[in-house]
Amino acid sequence: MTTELRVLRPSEWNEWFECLELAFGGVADSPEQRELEQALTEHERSVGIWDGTDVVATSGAFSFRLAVPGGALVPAAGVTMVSVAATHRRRGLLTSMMRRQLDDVRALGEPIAVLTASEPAIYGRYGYGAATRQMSLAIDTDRVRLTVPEGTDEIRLRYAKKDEAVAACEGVYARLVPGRPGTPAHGPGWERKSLTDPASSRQGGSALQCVLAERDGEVVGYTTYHIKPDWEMSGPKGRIAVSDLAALDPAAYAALWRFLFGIDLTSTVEARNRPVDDAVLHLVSDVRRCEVRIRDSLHVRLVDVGAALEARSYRAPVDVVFEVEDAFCPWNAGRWRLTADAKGGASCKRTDDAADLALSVRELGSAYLGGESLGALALAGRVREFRAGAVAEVSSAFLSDVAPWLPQGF
Ligand SMILES: CC(=O)SCCNC(=O)CCNC(=O)[C@H](O)C(C)(C)COP(=O)(O)OP(=O)(O)OC[C@H]1O[C@@H](n2cnc3c(N)ncnc32)[C@H](O)[C@@H]1OP(=O)(O)O
Repeated sequence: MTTELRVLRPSEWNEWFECLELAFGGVADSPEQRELEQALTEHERSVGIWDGTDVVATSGAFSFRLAVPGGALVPAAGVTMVSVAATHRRRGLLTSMMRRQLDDVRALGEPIAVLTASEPAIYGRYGYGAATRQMSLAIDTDRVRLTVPEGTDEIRLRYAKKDEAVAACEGVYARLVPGRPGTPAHGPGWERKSLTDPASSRQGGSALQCVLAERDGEVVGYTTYHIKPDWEMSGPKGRIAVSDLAALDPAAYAALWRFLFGIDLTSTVEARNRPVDDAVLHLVSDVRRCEVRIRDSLHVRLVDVGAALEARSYRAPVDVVFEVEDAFCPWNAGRWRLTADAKGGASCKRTDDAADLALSVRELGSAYLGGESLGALALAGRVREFRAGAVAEVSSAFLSDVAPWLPQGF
């Protein structure tokens, strides 16, 4: 098989995107979604593999700035649109695209690459580690009650139409980004993504509805959701599928959940992607009736170990030498000394000193955003300790007070 891997030309986008759609089952996106995907595609960062005139593989990257512990926004390649045609699978095409892409990311100087995996078993071999989790909830609102904080009654709620909602939600989102590791700042066009609402993906539900929370005329929160009406002999059993909910303070936050709990003719509020430390868990009367489930979400790859570890801050002083294994990006392999003070300054440089810990770049990726504990990875045998106490020191320094979270897939 002779194939050619090269950068996508803008005129080839349709056939390139069709290869991707086919690999995901062949159900076409709506014209509205397609138009947005095309507008967001960074052609110079997108590659394809051609077999003769046929596109048989795709891969792309977005130029993100991702929040990390401490609040800095770090340049990150948002790896996306990865596919290999079923006719060409398991011949190394994905590996050749990952090789090209990580070399390109390095040349661009982005310290990290991130992705969400269709299946979590795929990307570890390329050095990605699962770094954030997402929680899904299905809350029985006939049985579960909310206890809301003082000030909740002062929040005014109102419906917003799409154009107003885009700007209002974006204003809240932008203010929340630095405080939640794992959240990408929105570049131009991204504010539209969460409010794109093709009829084909509603699965019997309503159009997307948006409710804003206001205090003294200022927008301090929002929620977007679909309603799926349902009727049984015993009465209404509608479900609310929450797409997004965010607020700048506890009262606005509680007011939005209370609103969702109270919508007539519904008895379940479902949310598929919430942070694992979502405050709603502390508002509900009965967490067992919330059907909490957790899965992996954002996977992180340190492309430049030194620059990446210097770009975030640490919760406690640390001085440790890592022996890093990295077979796919060997420029990272070897010993690194990370020193950080609790005020945020960090340095990560090459060293010949003896290692305190050994781990692969994958474990560093998992721990990078402060959600996965290096201590837990050590208990799994994935971090080895050569100096007593080194795991405990580094594990607590890496952790984040706020669980890292990716609010929206890409
Ligand atoms: C960031 C994103 O966009 S995630 C979306 C990924 N895309 C999809 O899931 C769409 C459907 N699937 C596909 O398009 C393809 O099967 C892909 C992209 C997952 C894999 O492409 P391929 O060209 O077959 O992978 P390739 O041949 O390079 O495989 C490399 C290695 O990964 C392994 N691998 C590939 N796919 C999977 C998988 N789904 N689960 C576990 N291992 C896998 C292969 O077995 C191989 O292992 P080895 O190195 O030990 O031999």
